[in-house]
Amino acid sequence: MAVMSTDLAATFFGLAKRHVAIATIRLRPAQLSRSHAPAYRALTRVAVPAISVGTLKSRASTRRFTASAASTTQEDSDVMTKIPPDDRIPATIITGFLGSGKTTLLNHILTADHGKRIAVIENEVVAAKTTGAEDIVMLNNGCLCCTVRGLANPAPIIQTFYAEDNVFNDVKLDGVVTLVKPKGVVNEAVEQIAYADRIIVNKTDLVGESEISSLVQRIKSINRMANLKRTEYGRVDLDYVLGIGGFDLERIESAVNEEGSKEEHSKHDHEHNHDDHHHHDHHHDHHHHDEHDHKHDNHAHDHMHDPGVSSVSIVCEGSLDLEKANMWLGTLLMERSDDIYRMKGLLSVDGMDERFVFQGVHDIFQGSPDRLWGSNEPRINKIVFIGKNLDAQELEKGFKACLL
Ligand SMILES: Nc1nc2c(ncn2[C@@H]2O[C@H](COP(=O)(O)OP(=O)(O)OP(=O)(O)O)[C@@H](O)[C@H]2O)c(=O)[nH]1
Repeated sequence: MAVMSTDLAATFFGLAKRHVAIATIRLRPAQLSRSHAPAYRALTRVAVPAISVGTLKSRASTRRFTASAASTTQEDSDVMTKIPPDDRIPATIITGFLGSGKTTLLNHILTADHGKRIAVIENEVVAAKTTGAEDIVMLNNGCLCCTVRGLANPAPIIQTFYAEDNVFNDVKLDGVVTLVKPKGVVNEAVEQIAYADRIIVNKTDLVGESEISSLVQRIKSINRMANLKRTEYGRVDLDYVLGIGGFDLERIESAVNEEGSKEEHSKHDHEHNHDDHHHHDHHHDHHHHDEHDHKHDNHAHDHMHDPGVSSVSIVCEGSLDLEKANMWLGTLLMERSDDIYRMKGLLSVDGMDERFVFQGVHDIFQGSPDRLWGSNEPRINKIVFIGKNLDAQELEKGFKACLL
C-alpha cells in the first residue's frame, strides 16, 4: 500500500500540483506511449513503475500506470494552469437499443441545414438505412461500432478514443448520445444510459404520459449527469447532440453543478406542444415530475447498497489532503474501475490555488488544474459517480476522510 500511495501521488493530484495542464492516466499496460494530440503537446510522459495489484479483477495480474505528465525538469518554464484549446475533430457516439431511433436521429442530423461536414462510421445494417452522408465508412470488425446491433456496451468504443494514439491524436470524443424507447430499458440499455451525456427518450407518441414519466424517473436514477429530452422521430436541435463537450475538463463544472435536474424540452417539442391541446397537461405534469424527482433522489441516496447501476453525488465543503485524496481515488479506481462507468469532479486540494477538475471512464482518468479559486469563493468539492453497485455512504465516508 505504501508503494501505491507514493506512485499515485506521482500521478493524480501530484501532477496537478506541479502545474501540469492535463494528466491522462490509464490503468492498463502502456496504452498512451507515443505522441499525443496537439492539445497535449506540452506534456511528456512519466511511466510509473509497475505496481503489483493482487486485488485487481483484471485480466493481467500486474498493471502499469502510464501517465501524461509535464516534465518535472521543465516545470517552472512550462507552467500551464489553463486547459489548452483542443482543435481535434469531434466525434459523437450514438447508441441505443434495437429500434430506438438511432438511424432516424442520424438521418435528421445529416439532412439538417447546419453547414457541418459529417462523416459517419456505422455498422453494415445501419448503413443501408442512412441517407445524406457524404461518406459512410463501414466497419465490420467490431472495432469502432457495435458488434451486435443495439446491444452494445459503449465502453470499449469510448476507450478506443483514448487508447489508440492514431485516434486520440486527431479525434476527440465529444459525447455519447443514447436513444431510449418506451419499454426499451432492458439490461443493455441501462449500460448505454449510464455512459450517456445526452439521453433522448424517443417514440413518445407511442405511449402515454405516465409511462414516459416513470421511464424518465428510472433513467434519472441511473444517470443524473446527462441531459434528457423527450422526442418523436429523433427531432432535436442539433446543438443538443453535437458540440456537447461531454468529456471536456473545462465543462466539468456545469456537469457536476446541474446534475439531477436537467430534463429539457427541445424546440421541436415546444412547437409541437403549442399546437397541441395536450400542452397544458404536459406542462402541469412536468412540474409534478420535478417534485417527484427530489423524493426519488433522496430515496436513492439513502440506500446503502443499490445493486443496479446508479449515480452517486458527493457535495462537500473543505480542502482535501493531497496524499489522502490520491490514496482514496487511486485505490477506488484500482479496485472498482470495472464498476465505475463514468465520473466527474471538481475538487479543492490543500495547497493548490486552482480548482482541480477531473473526469474518468473506468480506468481512464483525466485531471487538470482549472481556474483559480476566488478569494471569497467557498471551497466546495463536487463529485458524481455513475456505476454499478455503488454504495453512496461508503463513497462519501471515504471522501470525507480525505478532508483536512
Ligand atoms: N412512432 C414512431 N416511430 C418512430 C419514431 N422514431 C423512429 N421511428 C420508427 O421506428 C423504426 C426504427 O427506427 P430506427 O431509426 O431505424 O431505429 P434504430 O435504432 O436505428 O434501429 P436498429 O438499427 O434496428 O437498432 C423506424 O421504422 C422508424 O421510422 C418515433 O418517434 N415514433
